[in-house]
Amino acid sequence: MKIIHISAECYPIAKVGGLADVVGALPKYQNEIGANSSVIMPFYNNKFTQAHKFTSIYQSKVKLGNDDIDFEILKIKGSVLEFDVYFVHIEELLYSENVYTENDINRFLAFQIAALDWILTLKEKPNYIHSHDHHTGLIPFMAQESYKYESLNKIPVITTIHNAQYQGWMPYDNIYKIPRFNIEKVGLLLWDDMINPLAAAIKCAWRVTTVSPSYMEELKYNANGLESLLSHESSKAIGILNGIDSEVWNPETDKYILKNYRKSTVESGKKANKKWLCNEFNLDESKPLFAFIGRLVGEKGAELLPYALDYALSTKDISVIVLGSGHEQTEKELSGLVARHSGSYNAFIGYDEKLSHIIYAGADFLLMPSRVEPCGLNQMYSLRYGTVPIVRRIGGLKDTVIDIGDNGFGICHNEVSVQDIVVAISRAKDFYKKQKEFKANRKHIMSIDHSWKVSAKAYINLYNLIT
Ligand SMILES: Nc1ncnc2c1ncn2[C@@H]1O[C@H](COP(=O)(O)OP(=O)(O)O[C@H]2O[C@H](CO)[C@@H](O)[C@H](O)[C@H]2O)[C@@H](O)[C@H]1O
Repeated sequence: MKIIHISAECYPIAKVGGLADVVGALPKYQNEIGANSSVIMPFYNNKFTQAHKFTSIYQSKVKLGNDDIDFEILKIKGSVLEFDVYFVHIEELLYSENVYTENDINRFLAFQIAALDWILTLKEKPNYIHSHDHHTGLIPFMAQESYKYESLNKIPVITTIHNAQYQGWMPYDNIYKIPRFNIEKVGLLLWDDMINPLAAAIKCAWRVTTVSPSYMEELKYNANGLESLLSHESSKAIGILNGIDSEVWNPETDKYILKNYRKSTVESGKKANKKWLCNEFNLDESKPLFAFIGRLVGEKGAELLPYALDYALSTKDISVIVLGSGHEQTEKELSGLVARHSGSYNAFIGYDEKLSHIIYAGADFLLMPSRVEPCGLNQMYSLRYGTVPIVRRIGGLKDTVIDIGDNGFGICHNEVSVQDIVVAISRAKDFYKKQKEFKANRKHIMSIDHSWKVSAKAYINLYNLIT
């Protein structure tokens, strides 16, 4: 079974968020169970591409409206990853330091057209094409409707929604850039008078998946304008919970953390990582350490953190570390708290993969007060590292964390509010005081299996059922 994933991000090549983690792991685990799964993504100018060598395997021109733009398909020299990655190299559009820029309409249009142009030339065509999020949302439409891709229109295209908040809206006048199709089908591209790639993907893909079962249900009521579409297409839609790459996220072998540990050595392992964090960020290691890692945006409930943390820190019995970047105002407010709570609070505003691993390893609790959470990977990483997740009951968080009050192992709250976050922190402090129970829980959560094994199989079963 040959599968090609098409995505804007893929770990460890280019990562902005959880999309990269999934596209960097799912193909690997699909291959472990006998598939031939690969990824095609843009060639960015970043640390990974600078550190590796590439060979050009195909050259042509991509037609974007009236322009013919040179592109190449590159492959990494040598076997660096456990699955094949093909890169679309378009120097003038895609080769930027950032994954996302101001010019994303043209960038991702050209990327998608070049990817399909190349797939068209393959002797051995894929059995399935799997597109991810709105950046590749026009793939299902083009593969099915554009005249030049007619020979691909029997290949099932599956699309996965990692986040329906962002839909890739484009003004209608971009329509001429999409390879020619029967204009009577134009409605498939539109939603509220705009070209809407995510809506087009939901309409045209053979199957639609979301990254957790609860999120699939929630989208019918809250999908940034696409609620009725998702309800209408629900017969071809299914939620499959993400897994985690248990090789990358393994406290026993993790190269980023200060001291490796397993279940039997969790206490000393976490202590060493906490000590380093507390020294580095001027925090008190004798207090329970709460952490937040993520994009500082409304979906993550991030704008409430400065207020909730300010309040929670006033009792002077916790330490807190925040790692994230996003909305400027929230960044400022989170940085501003450092002076008020010096010695018990710190924030690293920015993106730092290594630091994120050390925080999962060193923290006692991880906060996720998300407003929307399609799956959430952080809570699964924190479980693996023996860190208790504190989550709002929503989306994938609801599917993966059970409250200690319900014979579970985490702390859950219902609302995205300062009050709920503060109460949850207070419950966590009480739990931390019961050290015997708390330590037993640490060991328990480390053994919860969220590896990709089950989910990779679920995707293969889904492909097999497409007729
Ligand atoms: N400043 C920072 N420094 C270092 N690392 C950072 C960081 N900010 C975030 N990260 C890392 O980025 C990833 C975030 O993944 P999530 O799944 O929580 O969120 P995201 O909203 O990006 O993904 C979307 O897609 C994924 C995948 O389907 C869904 O799980 C999720 O619900 C959906 O919103 C984690 O690996 C986290 O450690």
